[in-house]
Amino acid sequence: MEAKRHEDYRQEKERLTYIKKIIEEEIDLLRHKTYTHVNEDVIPHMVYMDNQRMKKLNGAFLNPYFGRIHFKESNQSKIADIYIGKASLMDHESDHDGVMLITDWRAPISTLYYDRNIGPVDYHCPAGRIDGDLLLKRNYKIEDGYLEKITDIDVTALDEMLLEALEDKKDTKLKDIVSTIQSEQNAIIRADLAKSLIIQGVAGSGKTTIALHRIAYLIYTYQHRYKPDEFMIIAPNKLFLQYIEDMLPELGVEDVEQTTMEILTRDIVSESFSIGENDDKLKRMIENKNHEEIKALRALSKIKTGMAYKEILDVFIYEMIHDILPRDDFIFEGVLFIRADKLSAMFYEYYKRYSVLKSIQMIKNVLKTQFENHKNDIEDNIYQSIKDAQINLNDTGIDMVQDNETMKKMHLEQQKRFKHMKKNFMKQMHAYLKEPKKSILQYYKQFLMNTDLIKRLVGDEAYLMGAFKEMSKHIRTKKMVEIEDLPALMYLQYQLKSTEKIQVKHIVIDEGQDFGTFQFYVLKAIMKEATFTILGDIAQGIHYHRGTQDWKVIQQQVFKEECQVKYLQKSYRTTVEIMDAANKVIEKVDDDNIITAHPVLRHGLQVQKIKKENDMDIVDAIAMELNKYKRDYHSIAIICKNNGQCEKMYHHMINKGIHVQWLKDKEAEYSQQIVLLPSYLAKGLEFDCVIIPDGSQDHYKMNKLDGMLLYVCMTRALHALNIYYVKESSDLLM
Ligand SMILES: Nc1ncnc2c1ncn2[C@@H]1O[C@H](COP(=O)(O)OP(=O)(O)OP(=O)(O)O)[C@@H](O)[C@H]1O
Repeated sequence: MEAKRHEDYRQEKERLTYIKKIIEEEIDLLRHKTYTHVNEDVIPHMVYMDNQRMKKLNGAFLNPYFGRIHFKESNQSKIADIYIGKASLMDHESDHDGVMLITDWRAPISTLYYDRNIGPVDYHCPAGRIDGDLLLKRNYKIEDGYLEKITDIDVTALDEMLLEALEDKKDTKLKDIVSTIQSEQNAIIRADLAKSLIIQGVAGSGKTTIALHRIAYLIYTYQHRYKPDEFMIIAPNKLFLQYIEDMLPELGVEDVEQTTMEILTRDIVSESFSIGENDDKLKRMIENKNHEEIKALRALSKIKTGMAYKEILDVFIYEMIHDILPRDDFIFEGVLFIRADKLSAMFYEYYKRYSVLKSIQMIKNVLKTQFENHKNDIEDNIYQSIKDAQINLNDTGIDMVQDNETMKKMHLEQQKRFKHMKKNFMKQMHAYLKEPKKSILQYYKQFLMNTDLIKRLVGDEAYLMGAFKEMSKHIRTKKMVEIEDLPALMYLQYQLKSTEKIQVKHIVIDEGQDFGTFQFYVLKAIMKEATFTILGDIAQGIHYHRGTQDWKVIQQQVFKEECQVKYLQKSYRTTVEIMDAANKVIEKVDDDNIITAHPVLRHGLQVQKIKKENDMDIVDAIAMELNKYKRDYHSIAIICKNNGQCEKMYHHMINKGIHVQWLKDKEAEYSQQIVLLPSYLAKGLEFDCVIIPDGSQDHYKMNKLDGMLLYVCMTRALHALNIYYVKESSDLLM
């Protein structure tokens, strides 16, 4: 309700004034802080921390808290009065020193605000389970430092607040949702770090938002154990990173590694190579009418991202080790250091968890230690061999050692060999046990050219054999791989060389349905210590040729069941009208793993399906519409199925004098109110209003890929969706 009408308005207003005063004082203190009397080395860090705090306080001054709870712990008489905000605040006024004025939304007790109703409750904190009664749950709307609304929450009020938040979106970028996190989202954000999680969430269920809030929560909760840079977010592309970039600092998170699969592979395999365009295959599949070629592309991608590929790479690595391992024993100056069979056992048994390079280095270290221990034996043998040689030289058979001249010669020879003993040992050892010296790209090329292995993988499919050959040519001539090759490159790096520099504790992967089994496997192998939160939606799996179509496969083959799959079925983005229309489309895609969305009860305009005589009429109609929509909406997207359609549309728009930004690839930065983009680039993004200019039967056919693409386009809209078609609309829209 309007704040002024609430019975506690006066106290609440006074409280807000007091809090703002405390914040102002802290800002003032920081502004005038001097760094005398502190060690010079720590000054940069202190300045950095103080600047961070200052940023937080400036934000908090305008909107210091959003919630309040009263909690009475069992067996305690005192009622805890807790205000919850984005940043915590302590009272340093003399008589309240140390009292918490605002509690961070990530603190254990704050879960009561998100997750529990008035009455008996419990929550968990480091000290264990705490029982008690929740006596009050209140929400505030504070804007620019003024108290506008106070709402005492029961279940209905919660829905109202959520609806208000959803209707009130005013930005093209994703925003934090700390004041309206829903119970099922809260459970994921606060899930135990020690276990990996897969979240199957429908379009608009808040996966990306949750991913970022989870990172913020983990950093806060484990701040004494892990540094922020031990957490990592893997996003699908740079456009997406740009889309989320404002939210992490807003949530008080800095220094978290935000990366894409391409960047990460380059970090791990630090060699120079180029990677084909991320969407290249998908584009060809969308645009190409040649079914045979599409079949081949799909099959190739499937192979390279599946576990069979890993297994065949294992054979390649095994054969390589077999070639590296010497057949002979290692003997130096007559001393046996290691027998060939023992060496191979060491390699395959003791050191099997290490890379080939690391194993060789460890075995060499063992040999070096042995060298030190056997020095006397080696010297004796050297002496004896010189002596024997001298005797052999003298065919009289008489011991010539007593001869002075001979003695001198022998002594010199002995000194020389003693002096170079270590050097010679090392030389012989390195020649005996050779390290993998080629680049990872060269090994990969070698693998691709191994027709025996590739044949084992693809059988008698000549077109696939040809495709593998073609790939090895690309690597040879252009040093170029495809996005589907990245797991293999990482795996070779991991198995042959080393990946030790990556020390991550938790990885959050968004749009996880675009990752194949092998990709997850290799990430898990490399980031041994890390657990995962994987968020995705099978219904949006437009890259299913290389992605995941069933989470159970990932659960079983990668995580060996040590990972739970959780489901989010409520969609917060779109109106009921839009979601119902989108659900009808996705229901036509024949896939048992697809889960349809339940829209949160927010109604809006009906979806417009508009027939026109020809493309030019469509452009005219859109031009008219845009004039109106520009006033009503902050972000408008015209989403065509492919780039070819976008190009046509773009030229028509320009001719009509309409200013529109055409997003062609994932490196693009989008900054304008009206954007034009192809369907596959729209995934993950959202817009107030979406216009689909090519909803005709000619463009979207009744097949899985087209169904998913259309579903993705439709579910990008928050408030309005218009679909145009010529002659007949797509059967998917019937
Ligand atoms: N609890 C919430 N309170 C307010 N807004 C929310 C809440 N949860 C989600 N939203 C809003 O719903 C929209 C969709 O969220 P988000 O983009 O994170 O969903 P998603 O599951 O990643 O979607 P998609 O898979 O379709 O890309 C965003 O505008 C987000 O702010």
